[in-house]
Amino acid sequence: QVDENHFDYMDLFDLQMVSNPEISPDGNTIIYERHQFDVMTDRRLVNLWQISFDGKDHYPITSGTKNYGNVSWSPQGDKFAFTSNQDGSNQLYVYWVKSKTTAALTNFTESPGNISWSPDGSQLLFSKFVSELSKAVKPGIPAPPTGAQWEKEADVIDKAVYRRDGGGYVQDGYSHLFIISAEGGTARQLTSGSHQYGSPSWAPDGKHILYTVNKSKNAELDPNNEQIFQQNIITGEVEQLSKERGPFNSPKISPDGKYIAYTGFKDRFVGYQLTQLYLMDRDNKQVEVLSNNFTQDISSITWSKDSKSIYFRFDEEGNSKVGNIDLKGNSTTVAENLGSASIGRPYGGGSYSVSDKGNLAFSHVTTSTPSELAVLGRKSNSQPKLLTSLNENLLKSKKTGNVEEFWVDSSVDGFKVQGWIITPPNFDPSKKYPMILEIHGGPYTNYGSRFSPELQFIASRGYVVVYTNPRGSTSYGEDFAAYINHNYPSEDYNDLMDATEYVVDQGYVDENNLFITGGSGGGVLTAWSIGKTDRFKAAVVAKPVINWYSFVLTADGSPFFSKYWFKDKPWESPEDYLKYSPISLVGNVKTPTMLLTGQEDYRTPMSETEQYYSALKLQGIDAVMVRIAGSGHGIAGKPSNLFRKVGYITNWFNKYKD
Ligand SMILES: CSCC[C@H](NC=O)C(=O)N[C@@H](CC(C)C)C(=O)N[C@@H](Cc1ccccc1)C(=O)O
Repeated sequence: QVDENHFDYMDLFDLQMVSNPEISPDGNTIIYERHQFDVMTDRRLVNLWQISFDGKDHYPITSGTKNYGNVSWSPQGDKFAFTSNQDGSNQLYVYWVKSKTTAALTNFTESPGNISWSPDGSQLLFSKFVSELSKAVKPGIPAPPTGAQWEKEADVIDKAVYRRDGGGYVQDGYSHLFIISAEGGTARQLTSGSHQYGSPSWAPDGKHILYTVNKSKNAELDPNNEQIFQQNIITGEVEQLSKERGPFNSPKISPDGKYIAYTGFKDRFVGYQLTQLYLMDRDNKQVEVLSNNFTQDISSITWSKDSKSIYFRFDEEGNSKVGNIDLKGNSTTVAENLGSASIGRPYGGGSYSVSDKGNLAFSHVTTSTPSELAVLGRKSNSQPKLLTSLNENLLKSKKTGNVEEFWVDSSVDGFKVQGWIITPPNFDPSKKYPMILEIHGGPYTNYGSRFSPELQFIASRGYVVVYTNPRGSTSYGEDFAAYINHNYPSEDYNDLMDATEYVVDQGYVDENNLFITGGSGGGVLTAWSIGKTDRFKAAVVAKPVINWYSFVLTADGSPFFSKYWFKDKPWESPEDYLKYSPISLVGNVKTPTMLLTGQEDYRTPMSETEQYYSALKLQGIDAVMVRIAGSGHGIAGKPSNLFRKVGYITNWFNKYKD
């Protein structure tokens, strides 16, 4: 069915993608992660490669079927730390540049992460899970006779968040901070108590560290209240630096030691607020919002070596970028088209790293190329240069669908809605094609000008694929995203229909063969749409929320969703929960509908899918439920499950296509 020259499933195993480049302090060398997928084990493999800034010297640091990541250069650039499972479980390693040798620093039972070098390069600060004895009640039943085969002990749960999507059932314990010498030895635990510590970083004096922790009495029921703390690692003295209600994150001290930059917002307890950049004067503890004139969310902050500006990551109109802001709040865009090593849908992502002199390395995508390594010199007129072309041969031999951007005026108000159309390989505009509207989740995130194997596989099957950023999406400023706070779904539905109308008007879409799908928040909007219109011939509702009342009581983020996405608890305002639930519209549905969800999805649990499936069946609607084995919320995590997702969706639509 798919032309052999078109990009298809098995080509995924030939793709190689760049991620998390880390540039050395002198700017001469970049270590980057190279991601690919192993056809035999159905999983992602990650190795480390080294390349010079001029692209001339390029060689592997590691190879094989183990995973490597979290690269962090020492400030002197003579060594770098990384984590790997090369010897079994995930441990912390150091690679010495001069001798080209590696040593494992740790032999823990739990994985270390969040690595940060001391300013003199002698110690590493990191986080690690520390288990705690369960306080849950035990029943005290008799011991089984020797040799008897009794059932195993019951699981007893006493936490509000007792399972996490992708992580399984939560163990008793907390993430704590440790230091260890770069030459190995015993690690020293710096933090204690029943709190989750994160975002560790060093002060230039080497005596203080910064971190975030939510020290609310019952942090589980009070999510989003991370505050910035400073700790003297010699005396143990701790000081809380941020004072207002958080969340505040990623504190970084300027190299001259005068300021602390961090991200966050003063919480208004709604689904979306703009994440801003804060600047604290370390002497008088005065705080200002540095990004007051900046309209997008700020993340991944890095001080420039001269302490005069801060680099950051942001998304703008579906494009992930690097910005730079000076201490007066003047910002510029430094690099564009950052992208991740995802094989799923075109969500944002990507990372950058900046050297002491201001040379930049970043992971770069376009709508037609997976993530490659790009660099940018420090001079203001420098142009980005691609250092890798890992997929050139593959993409020369396999045709992908062309991706075109469009904008449409909202039929509701003054908003403009951005979207993209993928036309199948060998597209002929004089013909008529079936069309699939593919809707993103989040809902506070964005699709964009990014290569998406998942959507390309669908286009290779002869469909025009349309994806958009309806209101609620990020990267268009706070008003656009916050429109759906306590109001989701609502006019985002109209935005989706406006985009559909726009594409139909282009003339190459068969109006009798329109299909609709989306996952998670996109599943919400798909189920919502078929409750409002019969214009789609068939639908696939993937991993949806169908009933907000049951969702907020079964999802892994129960305290968060019930507090931030609704004004009251479900039993306080059941009518509010029902009003925004697709189940409230199921009585209108006539569209044949497939449901498709991971068996171990703890974000949008299978019970949501089951409710909708039964409601459709009870009405005699053609419905089918696909339960993906070995999958949580991220179905595209394993290549075979991504293929299944695309295969089930397109086969369902093929069944109803004229
Ligand atoms: C602070 S938690 C916010 C919810 C989270 N947002 C991330 O984008 C999320 O999981 N959203 C779900 C819907 C919600 C449970 C009703 C969602 O739509 N997920 C999307 C986006 C996503 C992409 C990658 C990883 C996580 C989420 C999806 O699965 O496509």
